[in-house]
This record gives sequence, structure tokens and C-alpha cells, in this order.
Amino acid sequence: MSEPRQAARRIDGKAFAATLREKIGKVAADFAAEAGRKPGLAVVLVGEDPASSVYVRNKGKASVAANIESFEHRLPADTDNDTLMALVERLNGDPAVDGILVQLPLPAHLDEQSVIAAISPDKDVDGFHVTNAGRLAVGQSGFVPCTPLGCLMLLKDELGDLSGKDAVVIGRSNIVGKPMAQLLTDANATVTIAHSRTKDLADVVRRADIVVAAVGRPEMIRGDWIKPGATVIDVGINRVPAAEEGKTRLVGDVAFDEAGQRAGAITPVPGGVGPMTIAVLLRNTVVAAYRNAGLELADGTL
Ligand SMILES: Nc1nc2c(c(=O)[nH]1)N[C@@H](CN(C=O)c1ccc(C(=O)N[C@@H](CCC(=O)O)C(=O)O)cc1)CN2
Repeated sequence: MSEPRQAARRIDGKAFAATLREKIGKVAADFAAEAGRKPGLAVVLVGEDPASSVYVRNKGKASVAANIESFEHRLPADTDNDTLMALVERLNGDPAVDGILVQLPLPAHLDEQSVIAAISPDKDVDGFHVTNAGRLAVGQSGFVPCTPLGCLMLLKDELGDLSGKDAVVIGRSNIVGKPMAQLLTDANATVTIAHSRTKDLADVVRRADIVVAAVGRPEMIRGDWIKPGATVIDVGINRVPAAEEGKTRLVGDVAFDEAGQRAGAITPVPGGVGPMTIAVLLRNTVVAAYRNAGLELADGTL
């Protein structure tokens, strides 16, 4: 009789992100000594979505702790497109602002695409502007979206070289799925992008050495879909009812306990990919500051 598999290694994104933020803080301090000012990050929140408010507050706190100037702009939920665009234009022209981020999702009456398009590509630290998406697609340096870049950092830390690995990315959003697939391809993995119309999804996942789940459906990826020893990166952050009446809890897109019996390593939710999103945002802001000030940041520093 075979022994039951040992539980997977837990990839600690929270600890990895803390170490990265510390390093970013030192590089930001070096920048300030050289440029005579701190790197600056402007975050714009429209409305009062509770989760978005928390993320924006956390971005401000993390910026300050990493020697980055934080400019927070909170606008009422009924802000119109022209007012938001005017603020973005003002931030584009502000020399103290190196990075601009408009927190998503925006209220339904606002046009997300036109707002993102209005951000200067050189200040687009979210990496959502088509110019930066295009730069990533053709291998030019630009800004890479924070969540997929954070996932890649965790994967490289866990596996080292990704060459020749079979990877599946479940989800094809512009913010996570597509850039993730591009980053894995650039790292010489063989990549499949799966989505809601993929046939036999479980079989596609079973072939993968690397699974990145970004579908936004609680615990959709089951344990018996996971190839033994695979590395599983769970991007999902889903709030579901908890056992205790009236309470909620967070779960990922992967059934963590089941998958953890087969995977070699797996990110938890919370404490996996989520904290990397903010750490990489700070990293992109410091990189933007160096570029905008025309100063040299040695390759591989961050
Ligand atoms: N303009 C942007 N909007 C949004 C982005 C983004 O990258 N740019 N990503 C998400 C939200 N997000 C950052 O904005 C974000 C999500 C989750 C976390 C995080 O640390 N999550 C924790 C759990 C937090 C909780 O208890 O709710 C974790 O996973 O451990 C950070 C940032 C959508 N919008």
C-alpha cells in the first residue's frame, strides 16, 4: 500500500512581500539621496467600495513605510468621467508623482478603458495601459502588472529555472491571465491559457507542472486535478460565508486542503499572492522614479 503524500510546502507570499518591501525601502532611500526627493505614488479611489478602501489605505501605509511619498485622492462615487480624467491629467504633469494608480473596479458609470488610457505610460505603475501591454508582448521594457509579476517572483523563488515546465494559466483577463501567460512564456515555460470555454479543464490542469488559477470562482480547482508535485499559485480572493452565522472568510480559486495533498508547493489565501500585489506596486513606483528622473538603476536591483 502506498503512503499518503506529504502535504505541500506552503509558499509564504506575506513573508516574501515583507522582504521585498524592505529592499524597496532601501532603494527608495538611495533614490531620495540622489534625486533630492522621494519617489511619489498617487492612488485614486472613486467611491467607497469597502475592499477597495482597505487596499488603498494599505497601499498608502506600505508606501510611507518604504520611503515613498503617498498621494491619496478619494473622490465621491458620483464623480463623472471628465472630473476623473482631469485629475489624471494633473497627476501626469506633476513632477512629484512618479506612479499613478486608479483603483479598480470603478463605479459602473465610468469608462475604465478611457481612464487607463489617459494615464501616462511612463507613470502607469499598474502596467494596464495598452502601451505597456504592448511592450510586454514584444519584449520591450515597460511596466508589468503587479499581480502576475508577483506570481512570477514566487514561482522563480520556489522552482528556480522555469524552462521547459508545462504551465497552465486559468483565466484570460488583461490584468492577470494574459500578462501571466506572457511572463511564463518569456521564462521559457510551455504555456496553456485555459478559460470558461476550455474543454476537459481538469485534464488540462492535470498535465501542468505549474498551475496559476485566476478565475475568480471560489475553490473551483479541485485537488484531484493537480499533478502530484505541481506548484500551485492561487490568485483568487473570494469572500464566502463562514461557518459562524453572519461571518465571511476568504478562499482562493483552488480547494486548498485537497490540492495541498497533491501539490509540491501551494500559495495560501490569504497570505499568498495578495501581499505581492502591493509589494510589486512599490517596486514599479521606484523603477518609475529612477526612469522619470533620468537616473540609472542597475539591472536586477529590484
Ligand atoms: N488598479 C488596480 N486595481 C486593483 C488591483 C490592482 O493591482 N490595481 N488589484 C486588486 C486589488 N488589490 C490591489 O489593488 C489587492 C488585492 C488583495 C491584496 C491582499 O493583500 N490580499 C490579502 C487579503 C486581504 C483581505 O483580507 O481582504 C491576501 O491575499 O493575503 C492586496 C491588493 C483589484 N483592484
